[in-house]
Amino acid sequence: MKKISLLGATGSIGTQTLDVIKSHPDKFTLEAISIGRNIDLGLKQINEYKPKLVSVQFKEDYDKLLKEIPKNTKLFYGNEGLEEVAANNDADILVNAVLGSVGLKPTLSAIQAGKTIAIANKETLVTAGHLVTAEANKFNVNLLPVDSEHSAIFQCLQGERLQEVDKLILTASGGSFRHLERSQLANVTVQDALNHPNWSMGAKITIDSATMMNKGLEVIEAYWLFGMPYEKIEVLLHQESIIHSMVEFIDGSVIAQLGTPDMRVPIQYALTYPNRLDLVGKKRLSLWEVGKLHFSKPSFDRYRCLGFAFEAGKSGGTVPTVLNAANEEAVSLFLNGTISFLEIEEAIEKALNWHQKISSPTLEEIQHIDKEVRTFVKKVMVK
Ligand SMILES: NC(=O)C1=CN([C@@H]2O[C@H](COP(=O)(O)OP(=O)(O)OC[C@H]3O[C@@H](n4cnc5c(N)ncnc54)[C@H](OP(=O)(O)O)[C@@H]3O)[C@@H](O)[C@H]2O)C=CC1
Ligand SMILES: CC(=O)[C@@H](O)[C@H](O)COP(=O)(O)O
Ligand SMILES: [Mn+2]
Repeated sequence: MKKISLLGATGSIGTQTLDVIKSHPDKFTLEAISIGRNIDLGLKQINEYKPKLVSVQFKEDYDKLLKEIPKNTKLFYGNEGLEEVAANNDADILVNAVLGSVGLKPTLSAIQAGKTIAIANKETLVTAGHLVTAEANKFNVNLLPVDSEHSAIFQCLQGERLQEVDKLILTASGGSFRHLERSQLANVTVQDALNHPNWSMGAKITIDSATMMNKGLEVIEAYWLFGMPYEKIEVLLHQESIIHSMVEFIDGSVIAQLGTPDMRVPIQYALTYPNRLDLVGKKRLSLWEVGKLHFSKPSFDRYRCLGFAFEAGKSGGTVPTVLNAANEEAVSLFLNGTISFLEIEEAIEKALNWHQKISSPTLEEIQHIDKEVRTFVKKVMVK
């Protein structure tokens, strides 16, 4: 029986992780969960899965839930609560499906507690990949990818040697505005931006897909997960999201991982690795039904955020921290109607130009810069 703790249980990845756990009650048990502000769904999850430990984001929800949850459930809140869920319980594996760089500290604590990490929370790797990978090496802990592209690459690499890899090819759908020219992006709405062509996901990552910052973050995520130089990481537009990513080897052979777009596949693979299990209710891939697959090269002029991310990754140090924090803040301002779609990249560009890089930042420096950049973005973007 594998014991699981889950950060971000009420989100898109969180709820799909619970589906996987529920479909294999003989294989998985849920030790601990964190909930953000969706207390109604969180309470249902507590009653159904009966985790021993729960954390909520806010004190007022903690006070409310104290009266409603089973007596033997330990309840916490805030950032300390995230750490309790990540590290201070009997789980063997942490699924980190929380949103944003708030996932960094709990990830480090879970690694120090010797937990295997199934990582969906890409912002954590982008903001401080050097700290996370160094700690994982030190504590001999596995970092298992959940992000579909990285799970695909991880699957393609099984039994292979990293020195024989020529390049990693990350596929990208192009997001909700892929049919539009750059000149048509000025007045697009939040509602249109949230309409991803292939995947149903949380709001932030759906906007990131539309700006292609998602792929940019994934390039940096791939750099840290697979130790591949940026020159050997490519992005390929592939509108069907059937090929989840590919690896090209030095002999020219290319291995790809395919499947219908369903995040339960990479989630379950991380939970069962190195084995596989049936996936209950899985829609099988039928290539004759799909008929054609399309590919093209992304333009860095059309998708400026992708260029920012490659540059930030290559620059290293605190630059990816700035990229991530500015993006998190700008997307949040776009989602609440404060700035326009194109102002997301404007905010990121301003923050990158303003920042003075630190080469090997500590955790405290990263946390400080993350906060400072968010304040900067609000100051320069909110009129
Ligand atoms: N969705 C997807 O298919 C994929 C997602 N990912 C990555 O997985 C991560 C999660 O994405 P997704 O599930 O889409 O996001 P969602 O917005 O759907 O879910 C985020 C989860 O984190 C919680 N949360 C958000 N902010 C905080 C906070 N400050 N403190 C505590 N809890 C918080 C939310 O709580 P609540 O809702 O209760 O407020 C929710 O449980 C992201 O890093 C994303 O990039 C990667 C690949 C695919
Ligand atoms: C499901 C998943 O892993 C997302 O990151 C997805 O890849 C988003 O799609 P695009 O960023 O390719 O639009
Ligand atoms: Mn992805």
